[in-house]
Amino acid sequence: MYITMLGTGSAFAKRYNNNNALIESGNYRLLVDCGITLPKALHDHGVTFAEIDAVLISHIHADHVGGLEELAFQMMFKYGRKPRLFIEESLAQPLWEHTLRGGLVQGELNALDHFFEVRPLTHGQTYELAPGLHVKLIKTEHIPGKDSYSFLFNETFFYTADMVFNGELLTNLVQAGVTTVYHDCQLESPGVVHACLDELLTLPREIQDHIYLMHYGDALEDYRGKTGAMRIVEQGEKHKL
Ligand SMILES: Nc1ccn([C@@H]2O[C@@H]3COP(=O)(O)O[C@H]3[C@H]2O)c(=O)n1
Ligand SMILES: [Zn+2]
Ligand SMILES: [Zn+2]
Repeated sequence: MYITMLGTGSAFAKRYNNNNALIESGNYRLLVDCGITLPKALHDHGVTFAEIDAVLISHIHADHVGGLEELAFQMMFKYGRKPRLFIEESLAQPLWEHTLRGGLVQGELNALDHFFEVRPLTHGQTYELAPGLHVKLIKTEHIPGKDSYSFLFNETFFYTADMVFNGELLTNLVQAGVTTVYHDCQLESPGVVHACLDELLTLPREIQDHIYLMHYGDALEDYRGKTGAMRIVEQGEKHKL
């Protein structure tokens, strides 16, 4: 599988797009999150919504779901079909009621599955999204009372939803065979709702070796060379996993 971060920025970043990814496995294309900036970022990448097989959602913040209204409208009115939506079952109703309903509802089109081919997922279970592409959702802490799900792909690649620092989870995942971790990182301390760089730097080197930082702010250039053994994911670069 290959991953390209269409954006690597924090919610407030202006130099970087929202932290959303394009995963490719054979001919299958999966969007991981679909934030406010995603429609333009995908366009700039030379891919249309019609060429996306499915979108997978981590949690309900605009930098992760704010582009879903355009996705739904483009698919309905431009391409005449529903996009496939993988989402943890606990998030489906809140996504509709609290985020999408206001913009999408019209007459009898008044439910999430009128616009999306919804595939509810249960966290902790492994699903085959396409041949050779499996995912397990892991519930991780972000904001109290707000469900958020990180992704374990093919048992070897861990992609964090926005999450607070959890060194024990990272250590356990690496010990269980995870080779690559893409981790959201707030450059400035304290972290509060994200892992911050200072917290991630407390990890032993053998864990840091596996970590690539994403979801960073506009001050990134000031932090180059200060991320220990952790590398930085560059927006737009395609990596084989
Ligand atoms: N309790 C909160 C809630 C939100 N925030 C900021 O708002 C952003 C929403 O998108 P995010 O990527 O989760 O990052 C959040 C914080 O920057 C925050 O700093 N504290
Ligand atoms: Zn975010
Ligand atoms: Zn968030």
